Amino acid sequence: MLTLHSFQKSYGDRPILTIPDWQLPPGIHWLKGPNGAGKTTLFRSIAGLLPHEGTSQLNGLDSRRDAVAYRLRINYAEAEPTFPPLLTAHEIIRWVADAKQAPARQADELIATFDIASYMHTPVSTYSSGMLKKTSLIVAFLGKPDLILLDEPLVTLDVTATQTVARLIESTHRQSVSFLLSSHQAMETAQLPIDSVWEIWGGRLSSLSA
Ligand SMILES: Nc1ncnc2c1ncn2[C@@H]1O[C@H](COP(=O)(O)OP(=O)(O)OP(=O)(O)O)[C@@H](O)[C@H]1O
Repeated sequence: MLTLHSFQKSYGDRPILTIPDWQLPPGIHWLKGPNGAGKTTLFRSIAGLLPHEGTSQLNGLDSRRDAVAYRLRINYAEAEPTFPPLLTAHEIIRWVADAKQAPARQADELIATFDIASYMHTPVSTYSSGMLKKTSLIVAFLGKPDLILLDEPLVTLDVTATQTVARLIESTHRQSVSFLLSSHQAMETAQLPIDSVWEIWGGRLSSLSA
């Protein structure tokens, strides 16, 4: 479903990642790698937010040739989300729901799932890191994506919210949505069924699955 071909990413003249060919099948996948390995760089490249060499295709849609359709099918939550400080979570969620052509009531259901109603009308500049994280996770589930990229989704979340994310990933996956997650924490914490494990090391991507 996600296919990278002749992928290369450098910052200036410093090469970060080289991936000759990669096919990521449908499922829930875990991307590992030490600090600075290139996980965020890969996520941002796949999400269409960073220029790179080579191609990225999602179910036949090319990130450059079919840029709008591709971006409607791929969602991304950053490890350390930032938003315009004066906007409220409610404004951000409504805006993204509209841009992502989200089904009616989807935003309201996610707001209830993450229990953010009590503060969603105050500016995000007043939020704790966990409140920001919940807002970014809600945004990442909006629309009708085929693939959701979650960079460190469990960081700063309390035990209840960690379980909420895990159950939401499972139920969303049952609706044929795939996930690529990075986490320095063991995924066992969230008791998530993982289909494959990948590692970035020395600028290369390799499978750690059997
Ligand atoms: N905008 C940038 N300009 C130059 N170098 C960058 C930039 N962003 C990241 N890098 C470098 O690219 C490498 C990969 O960074 P990246 O953030 O992708 O790693 P990561 O695997 O997500 O790390 P972590 O686990 O610490 O979040 C690092 O050496 C980093 O210094």
